Amino acid sequence: EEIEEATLRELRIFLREICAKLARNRTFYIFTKPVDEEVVPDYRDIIKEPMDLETMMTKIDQHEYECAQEFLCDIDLICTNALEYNPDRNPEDKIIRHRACTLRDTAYAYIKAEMDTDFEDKCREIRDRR
Ligand SMILES: O=C(C1CCC1)N1C[C@@H]2C[C@H]3C[C@@H](O)[C@@H](O)[C@]2(C1)O3
Repeated sequence: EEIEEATLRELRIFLREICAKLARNRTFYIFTKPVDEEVVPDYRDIIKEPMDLETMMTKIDQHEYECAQEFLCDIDLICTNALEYNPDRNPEDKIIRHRACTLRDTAYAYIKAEMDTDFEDKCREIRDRR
């Protein structure tokens, strides 16, 4: 109902700011757009569910996240995709894996620092009931 819609609007505003802040960080530049299949033809043979920060911003606007935990699941997906596609000991893969882990840890830290646990609990209660 109306009070619940106000809560979900507030969640979307909060998630847009977190997502924008991550996308502004040059360390995470490689995670801001989908991997181009013309540049990396085998990417989608290996990674079954691609994810990136621009796609996540679109998902926010399409009301596809009903709580912060669901947003963090897509952050985890960006991270695990990068670890799986770039597993080798060469320096380039190691840099991508380090950046992926830093993206994950930074996203969790921002949400823990800036989100009221009661607000997240309220979002989950609304989601669970719908
Ligand atoms: O996994 C990723 C991105 C990191 C998050 C998404 N790739 C993009 C790189 C560009 C291109 C070159 C390859 O050597 C390999 O580094 C990647 C794999 O393909």
